[in-house]
Amino acid sequence: MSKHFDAIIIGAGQAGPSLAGRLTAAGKSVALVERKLFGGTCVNTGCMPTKAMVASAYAIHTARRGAEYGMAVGAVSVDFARVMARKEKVRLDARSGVESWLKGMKNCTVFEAHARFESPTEIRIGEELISGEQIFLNTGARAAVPDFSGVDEVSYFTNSSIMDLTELPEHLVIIGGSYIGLEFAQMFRRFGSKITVIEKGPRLIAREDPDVSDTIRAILEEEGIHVRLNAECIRFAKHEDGIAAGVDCTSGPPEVIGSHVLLATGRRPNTDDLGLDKAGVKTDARGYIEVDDFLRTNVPHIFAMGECNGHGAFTHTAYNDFEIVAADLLDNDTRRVTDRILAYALYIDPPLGRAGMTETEARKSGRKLLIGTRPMTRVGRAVEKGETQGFMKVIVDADTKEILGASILGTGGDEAIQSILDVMYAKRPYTTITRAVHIHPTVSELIPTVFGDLSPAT
Ligand SMILES: Cc1cc2nc3c(=O)[nH]c(=O)nc-3n(C[C@H](O)[C@H](O)[C@H](O)COP(=O)(O)OP(=O)(O)OC[C@H]3O[C@@H](n4cnc5c(N)ncnc54)[C@H](O)[C@@H]3O)c2cc1C
Ligand SMILES: NC(=O)c1ccc[n+]([C@@H]2O[C@H](COP(=O)([O-])OP(=O)(O)OC[C@H]3O[C@@H](n4cnc5c(N)ncnc54)[C@H](O)[C@@H]3O)[C@@H](O)[C@H]2O)c1
Repeated sequence: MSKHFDAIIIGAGQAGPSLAGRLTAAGKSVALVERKLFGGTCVNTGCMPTKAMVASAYAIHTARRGAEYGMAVGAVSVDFARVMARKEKVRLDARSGVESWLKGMKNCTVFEAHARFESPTEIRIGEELISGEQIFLNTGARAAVPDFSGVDEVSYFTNSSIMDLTELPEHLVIIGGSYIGLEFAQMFRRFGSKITVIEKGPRLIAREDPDVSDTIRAILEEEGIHVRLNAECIRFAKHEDGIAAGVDCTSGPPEVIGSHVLLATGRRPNTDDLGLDKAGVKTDARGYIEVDDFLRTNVPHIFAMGECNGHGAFTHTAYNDFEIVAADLLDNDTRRVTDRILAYALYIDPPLGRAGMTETEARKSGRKLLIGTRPMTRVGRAVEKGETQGFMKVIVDADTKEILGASILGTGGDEAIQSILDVMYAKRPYTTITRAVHIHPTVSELIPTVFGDLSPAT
């Protein structure tokens, strides 16, 4: 006989643990199943360790620029082992925090094994079978490994395995010029590696507007990062000096010889080994679980939260999925996925903060637009800090005064963007911001100015 629970949660990522907390507090019996590391991607191989490493890279970079600020530090050397040890402490503390929280949670039974559907209500965990009234999937995603020719003949890193690196790569070749590729590129360059980013598209981080992409490329190239675009037919072979990556680009040498390779070419959902067919849960062509606005799958008692549902690949979107499910099931409060405004940051230095539409998307929408831009060289706070790379751009609907989107590529851009986002959530016109008095000296104080200086899009 299977042990029965009110709820089964599969995956201890960004949504599952918080939902376990709410369900148990509401008096429900909960089984939570995690097959690997408590805290999932963000805590163990994603946001937290990478942002800890980005912080080390920033400190090293600033120390190298020390003389500009009046610091006499001499030559800066990098202790890579300490960089990795610092990162390790950050992720281990966070992982053990989630683990002890769950294991100490009243009414929550934690299983540490792979979970797989046996039927729409039953989950197999090794030898054991458990059943649940409701089942919540929070199984996340993993690095996609494209079937590049020769990829199995060389050793390569993904965002997970690179966390265990013990020696600084002499020349790290990064395949993929988007979030993961660019964050690792800049941090390892600052640690002292030679870096080549190989991207198959015609520009870096192609979801962004061309002016954002081009400025990011210039920032990275200024630090000595080599960028190869339009790379078709990427292939790998062993080489006496490491690994040869065949590039077949339209220009530049046809091969890049590196000591190590990092694959950063996107993610695939952890749904192929869940036995979803036995539960009758539908996925799309890419394996993402199909859900409605309330995160219910086509099987009414089964829900999917976080990256496995394809409606966001960020920690805040996974956590918001938990909030939506908890509000709808426990608080009699209607929250929907479509209430969410797209927002994220890219943690290169300076960071890119993003909210809503890009200019390209806004133009495609056919609306009449007003656009405001301001270089960070004209932001006092950036000048004072000596960090003037980048620019701000805001996009407004000329007829309704609604803010459609914003990009802040510049120092503090990841924080400053949030004030724009809040006005977008409040559904207030951009004039709410032009009438606000912001604190001096901050990056945010120029946001009213940039909205006060809009021009019609040509
Ligand atoms: C290098 C990197 C940097 C990132 N940086 C950021 C950032 O700065 N900001 C940001 O917002 N996002 C960032 N992200 C994205 C963010 O980490 C993810 O979007 C987020 O962690 C997804 O959370 P989740 O809850 O959907 O899944 P996950 O956190 O991946 O959790 C899923 C869990 O389910 C478990 N699991 C899977 N299948 C089973 C099964 N069958 N049985 C039992 N357990 C199972 C897994 O072991 C895992 O623990 C980054 C990602 C990467 C890779
Ligand atoms: N700061 C953040 O919030 C942050 C940081 C890192 C990762 N993430 C999340 O992780 C997810 C995955 O990031 P990612 O950068 O791996 O994926 P991505 O999907 O954003 O980008 C993959 C890149 O690889 C390129 N690519 C794909 N196939 C290729 C091939 N065969 N050869 C060469 N280039 C190829 C694509 O053109 C694209 O530029 C993101 O969607 C993001 O949500 C977020």
